[in-house]
Amino acid sequence: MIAAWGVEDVRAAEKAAMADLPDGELMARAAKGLAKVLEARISDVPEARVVGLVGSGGNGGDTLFALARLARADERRELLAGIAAVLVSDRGAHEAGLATAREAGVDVVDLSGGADDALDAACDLVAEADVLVDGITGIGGSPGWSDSVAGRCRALFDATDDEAYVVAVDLPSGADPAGLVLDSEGVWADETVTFGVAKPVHLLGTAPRCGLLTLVDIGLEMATAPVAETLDHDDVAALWPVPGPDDDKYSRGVLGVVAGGESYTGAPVLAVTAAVAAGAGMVRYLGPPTPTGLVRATVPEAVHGTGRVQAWTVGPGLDASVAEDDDADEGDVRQVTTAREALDSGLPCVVDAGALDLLDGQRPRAGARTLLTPHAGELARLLSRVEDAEITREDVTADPVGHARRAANALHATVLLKGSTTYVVPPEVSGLPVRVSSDAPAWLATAGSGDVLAGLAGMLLAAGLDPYDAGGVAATVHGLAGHEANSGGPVRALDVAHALPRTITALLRHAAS
Ligand SMILES: NC(=O)C1=CN([C@@H]2O[C@H](COP(=O)(O)OP(=O)(O)OC[C@H]3O[C@@H](n4cnc5c(N)ncnc54)[C@H](OP(=O)(O)O)[C@@H]3O)[C@@H](O)[C@H]2O)[C@@H](O)CC1
Ligand SMILES: Nc1ncnc2c1ncn2[C@@H]1O[C@H](COP(=O)(O)OP(=O)(O)O)[C@@H](O)[C@H]1O
Ligand SMILES: [K+]
Repeated sequence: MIAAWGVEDVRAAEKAAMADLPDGELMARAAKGLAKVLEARISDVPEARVVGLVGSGGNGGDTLFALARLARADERRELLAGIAAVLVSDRGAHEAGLATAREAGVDVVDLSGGADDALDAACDLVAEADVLVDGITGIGGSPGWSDSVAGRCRALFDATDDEAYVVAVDLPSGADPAGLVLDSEGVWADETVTFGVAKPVHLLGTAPRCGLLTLVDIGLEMATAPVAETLDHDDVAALWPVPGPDDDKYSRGVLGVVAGGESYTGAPVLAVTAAVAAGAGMVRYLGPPTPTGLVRATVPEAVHGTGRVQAWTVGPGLDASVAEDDDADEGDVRQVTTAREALDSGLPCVVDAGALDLLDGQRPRAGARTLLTPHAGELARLLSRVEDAEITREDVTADPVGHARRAANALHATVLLKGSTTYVVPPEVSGLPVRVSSDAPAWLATAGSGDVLAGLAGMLLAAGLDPYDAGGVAATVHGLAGHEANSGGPVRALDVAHALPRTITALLRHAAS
């Protein structure tokens, strides 16, 4: 599990650690770890040139101390052709760090005061750099560039060679440390070296701009719960419902699927296939004649008609608007009634696609076992209705966690918000961290892949996982199955469903070895 703590909690932990340590020890640990990573990255580059961009705070301090270490180590090894620091802020740089860097022989270009020739010299240095160390802002930074340095920073990054390896110190400068503002100007790093613990910027929607995440231990002890986490393969394997010798198909969990209609006939096939492939004890499909015929033909393991279930997947391919259409097919109208009955059954539910349009109030608080699986457009529509406001898809994509949280709080449900990054957001009252998966291949952005996810998540609910675990596990396994179905190329949704047994087997084998 990679867990991330909020900036205030990190600052409190740093303060507590510093109280027991000599002055400057924590930063020295950070700089030592950073210098080690930099040394490793330049070890294969003959005559490497390293340039640090240095802001006025602690992040610049880390960078200056690390450059000083690198310069001193190079006196023995002579791997470097040059090592320089560019001070970007009018407020100068960390005093002790700057003195140490100068002493160690780091060249310093000071941009404070705004002289053009200094900026030109800095741009020349940056253009030649093999490794660029971004130490402008860390957790003290606000999203984007502040006005006083924006021009310089733009010029410096414009001058950067595309081949240069960009190492962000703690986080890519300009990125929102809280990971909530997604489109701010600033650095996109090849690697981010962070200290103590990960921060939300490393796991939430800002994660892609961090590149490879490397964690340096500086001895922080966290006294609070994380705000975000990403499940690793072992976590998923540990949560996966593995049958025991006393199990039978009913004890493993029966999933009811209310999906599709006369117009949308593929969604039920995909959701039912995924649930069966993921190892449901049994899947019961309810629907009108055409999709029923298709499910019968393609998934012979499924059963049909009403009967006892442990959980529901409701909504893939469901057209809720037929309820208001006098000319609608009778079977389709009945399907909406069936969906409503499933939603009102008091059983755990995955509520997807068309069934989201049927939600008109809070889910039962007792047990609160509902997992909503909207994409950004569906969440915008749902929230607009729930809050009686106009919320657009763009609003949701600009602040995905905030909007998912609002829906989770309002409806007493866990929200799995789909996209290139998938967020599983429980109601605030749970105190649980947001779960994030961002490893899925973009090839998964294809019609029907959400139906597969809905079947998979439903199977996990039926097996007894709560919506939070079912959502987190389903999102990770869905992404892995996307890779498994065709690594590096197009995938069709049905192949993702068919890849589930191999994917799950590999996860369980890996955890057992
Ligand atoms: N505390 C510790 O023990 C340890 C701390 N550690 C390290 O310290 C870092 C935190 O240091 P911090 O608090 O000094 O803040 P930091 O991130 O350097 O930036 C603040 C300065 O940046 C500026 N600035 C702000 N926004 C900006 C923007 N949008 N665009 C441009 N500039 C902007 C603003 O300066 P100004 O503009 O006012 O001159 C402000 O003063 C942390 O991430 C880690 O790397 C590690 O060594 C471990 C031990
Ligand atoms: N760029 C992307 N990278 C990775 N996964 C993505 C991306 N875009 C969408 N997805 C995933 O693809 C699935 C699409 O679901 P959805 O939009 O509901 O499709 P449908 O309703 O057609 O089945 C979701 O699981 C989502 O997380
Ligand atoms: K940085």
